[in-house]
Amino acid sequence: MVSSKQQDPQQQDSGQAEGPQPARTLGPLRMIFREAKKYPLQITFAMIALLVTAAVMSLAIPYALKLVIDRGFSGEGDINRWFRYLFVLVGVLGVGTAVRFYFVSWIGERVVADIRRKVYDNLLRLSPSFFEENSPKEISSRMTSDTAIVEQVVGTTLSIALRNSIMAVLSTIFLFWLVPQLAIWLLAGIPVVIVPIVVFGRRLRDVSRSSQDSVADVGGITTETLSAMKIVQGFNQEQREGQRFGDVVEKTFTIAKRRVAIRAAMTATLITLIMGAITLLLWRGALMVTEGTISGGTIVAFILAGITAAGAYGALTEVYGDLLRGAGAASRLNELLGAEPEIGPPARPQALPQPPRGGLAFENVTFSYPTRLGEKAIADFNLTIEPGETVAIVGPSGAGKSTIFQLAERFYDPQGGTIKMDGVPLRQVDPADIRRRMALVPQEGILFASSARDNLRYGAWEASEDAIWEAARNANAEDFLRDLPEGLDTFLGEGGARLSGGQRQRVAIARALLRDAPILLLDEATSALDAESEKLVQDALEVLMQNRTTLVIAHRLATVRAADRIIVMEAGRIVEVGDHTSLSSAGGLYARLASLQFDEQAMAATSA
Ligand SMILES: Nc1ncnc2c1ncn2[C@@H]1O[C@H](COP(=O)(O)OP(=O)(O)OP(=O)(O)O)[C@@H](O)[C@H]1O
Repeated sequence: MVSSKQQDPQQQDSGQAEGPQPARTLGPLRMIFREAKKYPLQITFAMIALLVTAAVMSLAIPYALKLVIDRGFSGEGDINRWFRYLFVLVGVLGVGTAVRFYFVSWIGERVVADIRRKVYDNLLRLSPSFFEENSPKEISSRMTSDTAIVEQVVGTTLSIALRNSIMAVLSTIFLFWLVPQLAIWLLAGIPVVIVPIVVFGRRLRDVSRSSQDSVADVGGITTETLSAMKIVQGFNQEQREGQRFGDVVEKTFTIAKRRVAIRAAMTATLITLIMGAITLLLWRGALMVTEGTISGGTIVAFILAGITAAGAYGALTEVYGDLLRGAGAASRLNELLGAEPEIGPPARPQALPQPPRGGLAFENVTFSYPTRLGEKAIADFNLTIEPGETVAIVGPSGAGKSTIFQLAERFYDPQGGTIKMDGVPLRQVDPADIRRRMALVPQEGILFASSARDNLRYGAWEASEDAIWEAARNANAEDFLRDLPEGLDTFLGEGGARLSGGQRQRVAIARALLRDAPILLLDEATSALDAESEKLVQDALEVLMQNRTTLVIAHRLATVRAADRIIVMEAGRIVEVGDHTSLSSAGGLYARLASLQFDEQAMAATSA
């Protein structure tokens, strides 16, 4: 029979204007076979069900009808008997279709689940530079919409393709077996029907696409105007906005009219051609029946099988485009699967000395971000941080402070110079080993949408309950954590939204305490906290910095005062080194920055 895709004009009409570009070949679909191969049992069931239902549709039912008419009507035997057979076939078709649907969809969903997991696992390995070139939004769209297209290919399109290929072959053989003279006519007629379907179909798709675009414009204008209603009314622009909206609505109508006209012409052509062809066949068949060349049952079976064959060929022309679209989606997923991290462990990684001392050294480091190779983010950077030392980095925005952190964690390798941890060049060490010896406290204590407990032990999953509370106590987080409705099991909301800014920072500090790493990378928050909260955070930080090498991007007077050394950066270089007192009196960049930034803090502190 005609595939469901063709029967449903809406689907053909509105569908698939968006999504990835179709591929040029079906090659990328190999990925799907690679994944599906792992489930031979389900494939076997699906294939058996596919074969059985195709054979019932294209051979058994038309043949049974022939028998009903030829034998049943001629009085040979009992007509009920033939109908009983027909009912059995209908039953087999029903069950077979359900089994086929279940297993084919099962394979589709399973393959997509596997691909999603594989892609995600690979994403987790990739270096930050990958996410600069490929936006997270784009990647998550690949994870959802591209995988949905692949699912559609496995769960529907491939099944339609296979089913219709089998039906086309079986019906064609059957037709030739029934009445060869008529079969030749029929086969010759199929292209006459298919060509207009393809031609009209293409035009319809183009018009549908612009129709969807103009509907999107209607939505766009509505949101824009409604959200700026006060401006529209305040500037007396109601009439103009009404006019602008009216223009877009009318454009939508004009395009819709074109679409409807094409669809009407297509329907007229197809009905005339298909019904005409059937009538023609019936006519010739009827003549043959009256001549006694064939039986009445044969002509009925022939028409039925003919419709099945034509539908199958029609469906096959349709699915090719869908398969190419699926191949486009698969190739985009393949890119994500095949992406290799730029930074990885060397062939023979060197072990870091045990026990860790916490020394960190930058020797003549020069670095440009991969997306901006022409610009040096760090230049001739020399800094040796002794174990246990606290070094504060200060500098104007864009000076390269965060970049130093990124290099220390080996998210990037510098183009020139060497960075060493306890005397071992980072390039020779597995990045995982480097990061195991570091704890990062980011500017905005970044938390996950999970429980307080999981946020605290992120990076130290085996921490005991006592250890978690001790860290919380030392980070001045104990009181508010104890007050949470379900204690440590309380869900903190998206990004920890159910805590205040200062509380989030203290959770992040407790998390770093639990991580208990010898080197601490601390990016002080710039956002102002109230004086009390500020003091709690500052005290927590002091505990955290004890007995650790600390590199801190400093924004607070208390921090720079407490630091053993302050380095002042500008345009990727160190321009001054010293302590707060010496640098303040030197009258350089630090003195300027300090008077701007720290005076305000001092004023805030005294007025609080
Ligand atoms: N991922 C990146 N890709 C390309 N360039 C970057 C990237 N991150 C930072 N840069 C550039 O490198 C330079 C140093 O940036 P960095 O973030 O280290 O400065 P910063 O001193 O930490 O600034 P801020 O105080 O504003 O955070 C800037 O010119 C910045 O535009």
